[in-house]
Amino acid sequence: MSNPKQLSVQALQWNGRSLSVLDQRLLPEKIAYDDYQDAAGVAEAIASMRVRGAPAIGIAAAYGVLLSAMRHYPADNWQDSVEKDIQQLAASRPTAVNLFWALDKMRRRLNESNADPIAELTQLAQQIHAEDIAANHAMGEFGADILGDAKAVLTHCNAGALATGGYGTALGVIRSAYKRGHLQNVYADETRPWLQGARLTVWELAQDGIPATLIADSAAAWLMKSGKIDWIVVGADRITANGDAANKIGTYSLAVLAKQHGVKVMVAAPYSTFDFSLASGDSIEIEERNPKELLADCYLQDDSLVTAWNPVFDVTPAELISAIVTERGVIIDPGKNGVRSLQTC
Ligand SMILES: CSC[C@@H](O)[C@@H](O)C(=O)COP(=O)(O)O
Repeated sequence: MSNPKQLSVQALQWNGRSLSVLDQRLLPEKIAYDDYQDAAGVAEAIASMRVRGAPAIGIAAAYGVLLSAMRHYPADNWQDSVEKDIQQLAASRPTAVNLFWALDKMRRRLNESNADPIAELTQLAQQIHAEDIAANHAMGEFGADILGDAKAVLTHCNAGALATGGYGTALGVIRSAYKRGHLQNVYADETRPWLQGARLTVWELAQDGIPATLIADSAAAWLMKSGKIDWIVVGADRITANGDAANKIGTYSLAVLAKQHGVKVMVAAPYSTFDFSLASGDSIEIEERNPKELLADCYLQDDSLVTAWNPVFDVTPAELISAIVTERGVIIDPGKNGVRSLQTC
């Protein structure tokens, strides 16, 4: 086994006065960072998916609020200007609750701060960032315990260092399991239409010296039928009070297929991905992106008879999930046991 090295490319870097965002649209061909000095820029980076992945967009939004405060403080009514920027950040993408969780935390700190708001907001944004990395390492160990001596897994989308503060949720579990020496192969779905698997996940794994095998999304059923994988390991964008989990479009089909083939499904996500205010996944807003992401250019004119429907997330019901792994512990069979045991005020 080669010695895994820490991924040196980071999705987000705070520079003291600006946020550097790795443009994930250009990977794996090009590693390029854009520098943002205001919240509007960060909101655009999230909406355009330069930065993507639920925890990473939460962290980016936290720095966006900080940049807003740095810009407006101490002008008159500076909090109102920051609140407008918070609204703009909140409108960037709807499905991942980590975005709203981070904005709420920053807003609360802003409203409570008195002596030095910039210092306090800097401390909180950096804490959100650092705690996400620590959570991923904890999840990695819990998840690897559950995988045991599994030899091969399938993952979907990119739930890695690129989608988080670092180390990754699903890929954190995979990294930790690989270090233990049992896991030999990681299958990655292409993840159409944006190709997070083909462009990001296999690249990220290879950077770490972990063998990866790319498959077309439509090959997943046959992979399971062939008995080549023991587990599917994915991340999540929002987990509701009954344990339903929204994740990248295609996750639900994998979970249905997994049931048919006796493959287990693990969802790895930090506590910031839980939304206890929603009873079930039926209430999650599913982002629909521009049909341009699917359609050939010749179908883009207004009078085209060909259109496209482009939902980019789906919801996997709790009863199709074998285990939810968080930094606070693991829930086996969330469909039976629920996830309320994790809830704190
Ligand atoms: C740790 S990332 C978990 C999820 O955010 C990830 O699986 C996913 O669906 C990302 O979607 P994306 O549209 O690329 O932001």
